[in-house]
Amino acid sequence: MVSLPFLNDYTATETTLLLNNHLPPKIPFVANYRPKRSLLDITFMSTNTNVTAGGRVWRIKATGGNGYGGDADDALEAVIEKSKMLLAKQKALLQQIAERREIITSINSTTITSEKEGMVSEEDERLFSETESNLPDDMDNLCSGIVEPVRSSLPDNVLVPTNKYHDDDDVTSKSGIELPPKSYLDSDSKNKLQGKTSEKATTYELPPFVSEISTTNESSKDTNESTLHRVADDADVKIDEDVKSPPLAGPNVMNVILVAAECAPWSKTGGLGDVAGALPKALAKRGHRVMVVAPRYGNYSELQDTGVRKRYIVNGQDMEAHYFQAYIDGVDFVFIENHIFHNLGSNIYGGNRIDILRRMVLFCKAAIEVPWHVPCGGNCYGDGNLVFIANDWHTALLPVYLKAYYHENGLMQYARSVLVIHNIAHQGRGPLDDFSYVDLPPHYLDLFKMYDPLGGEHFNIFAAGIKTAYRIVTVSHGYAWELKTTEGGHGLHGIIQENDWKLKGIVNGIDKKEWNPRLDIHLTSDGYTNYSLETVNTGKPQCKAALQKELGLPVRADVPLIGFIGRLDNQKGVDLICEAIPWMVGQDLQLVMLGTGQPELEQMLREMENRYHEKVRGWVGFSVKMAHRITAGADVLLMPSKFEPCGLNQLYAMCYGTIPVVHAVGGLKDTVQPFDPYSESGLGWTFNRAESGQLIHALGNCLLTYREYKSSWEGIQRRGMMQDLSWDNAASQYEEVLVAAKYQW
Ligand SMILES: Nc1ncnc2c1ncn2[C@@H]1O[C@H](COP(=O)(O)OP(=O)(O)O[C@H]2O[C@H](CO)[C@@H](O)[C@H](O)[C@H]2O)[C@@H](O)[C@H]1O
Repeated sequence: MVSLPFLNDYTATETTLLLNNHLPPKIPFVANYRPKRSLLDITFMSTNTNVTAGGRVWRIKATGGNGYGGDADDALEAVIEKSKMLLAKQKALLQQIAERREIITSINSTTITSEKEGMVSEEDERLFSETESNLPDDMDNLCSGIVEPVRSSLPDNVLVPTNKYHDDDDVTSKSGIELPPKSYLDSDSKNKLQGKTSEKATTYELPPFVSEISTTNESSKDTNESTLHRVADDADVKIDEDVKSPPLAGPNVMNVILVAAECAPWSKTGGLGDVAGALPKALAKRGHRVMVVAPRYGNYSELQDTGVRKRYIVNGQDMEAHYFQAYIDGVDFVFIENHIFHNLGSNIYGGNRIDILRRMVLFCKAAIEVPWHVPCGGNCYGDGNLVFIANDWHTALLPVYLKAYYHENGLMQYARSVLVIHNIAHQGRGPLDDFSYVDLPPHYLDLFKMYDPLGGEHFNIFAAGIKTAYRIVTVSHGYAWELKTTEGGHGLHGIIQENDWKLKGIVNGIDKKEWNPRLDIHLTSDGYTNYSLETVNTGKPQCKAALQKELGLPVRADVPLIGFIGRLDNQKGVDLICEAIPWMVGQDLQLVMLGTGQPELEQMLREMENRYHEKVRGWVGFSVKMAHRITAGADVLLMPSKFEPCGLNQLYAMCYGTIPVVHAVGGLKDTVQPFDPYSESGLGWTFNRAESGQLIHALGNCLLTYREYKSSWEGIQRRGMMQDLSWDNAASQYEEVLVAAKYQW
């Protein structure tokens, strides 16, 4: 029997990989194995053998007589099969790593240089690349099967803060826990960290939720490095072969982590999910290394278990965050699992106020440390050259935690936060007592304390996030202005005015892979068809007929079909549509409304359908397929929103040649230029006050044009479809904000 020291957590298949990769070809097969935490015994069927691996000679002895007999063949077969599967997996992972290596290479070459000039020393640079090459010794990681003797487990000058909440041994060893790059532990921070280990400090000076930072498993680090060298070689060859143009972001490339409570296509209740699924891809296209972090509400099939588990304290309760991951369209998607997220996919903001608050506290705490602990493609992001993008009140705690627990303790010194306001109407309000749930030092209460005539003195998470984030974005220019008004700011206008210097409006884009009539997967069956600008005159009528049929409405090409899609919330102006329905049903038209939300509004939809069944359909529910089909099949899309920060449905509609009729507010005003019959310009109809009379007036003009002025109608359709509404433009504007945040101290 031979003992290969310094191995952690190996399994039979990993051992096989080890043999395939690193031992001479004539190695006898592994027939038995006995994994141990720090020592692996391997028994071979052959006579004694000397094997050279990792520059060392290993003595392998035959043991024989272990009862292999006829079972040995089966065992052998199984091992060979497993090896094949792992090799295939390894190949795929190598490819992924090579891809990401390219991104990292480009980030290094562009950012390290500029950072060196002002902020980052050579030592930092070395450590940065060391941090990069930390890989987990997890089974799923391709590096796990390589044997190298261990080096000393920690660099001397790194202080390891302890934490009262330790992962259990197994988890710790599997997770490949990483230290923050030591370059960021300046002497001041070290003192703070030392302070943190004291009993007293654990109350608040010691970040109570910063997860355990334990020693990195150096053996895995070594093996990781050697693997990365191989991968890097491959990547370098590739780079040499076809010299790539520099990233669009030029010298500004950075690591970006977008954190959101929902992310399409996995989870979505509205526009936030769409943005979280699409903006990161556009940023990645510009050359940034981009990650999305979201809660794991269900068993999403694409995900791999990273094996990383960390523990956080939420209002005194010890909770585990278990990290899953996928790499899609150039973006790392990391999902955080805990039982409190389970099965909430269709009810993301469900439960009582405290339930939601606890979920978001855990989520923010666990998300902020992803760049330390979760290796994506083998490399953790690290916290240098890093900007978090938090979204809405649900993740507005992230900028606060970044400041309170990390920056103020000398950690994550170069990480920045940007907060995006998608909807100020939801703020994470509660009584002041809610402060106890967010686990912050007492003096932080002032950040959250708000007073307004309606709510009186209360606790407000959005307010704290807005004050603390380095930059704020909102999703249109119009809304950026409205937020500062008493009416539009929903009580936060004063704070937004004070922070106006860091606020920027950027109109959302749309995901042209998801929302494109030429490629739309929901238009490939049931009589629907894909179409483009060239085929809109035939394709769109076909979709309209299919929609009428699917809804059980009379199939007529000449009747205007009007659609509404949206959350059934006061924001969306559903009540205005209902008020206008008596007028509408007096016209020759058809109306379909798709939505879910407030029960009384859902009931209203059902009633409208019952009462005007020959013309009206009220589809209560959340159906992405129906949303796509209505967008394609309808002639007109109604959006009478009382306020609308950006609005995505009008953008989707215009791409599909569907004409928007909208209340000119927020992003709707920014994106729908009113039709001018004299100059034959504009993209739809708008009205200035959220009143049913105004809606009727605008819709009346729209229908007149539909019936009487076909060429004007087609002109509006064409102009809408020809716009570039992709995320590319928005992504370059986000980049400006990220850069501004990065250099802000
Ligand atoms: N019943 C249903 N079935 C299927 N799909 C449905 C649906 N109801 C809504 N959707 C979908 O959800 C999304 C809604 O996006 P919006 O931007 O219009 O609104 P929302 O108010 O949720 O978003 C907030 O954030 C976004 C993003 O920033 C801002 O555009 C917006 O103004 C702001 O209010 C669209 O993709 C729509 O198709």
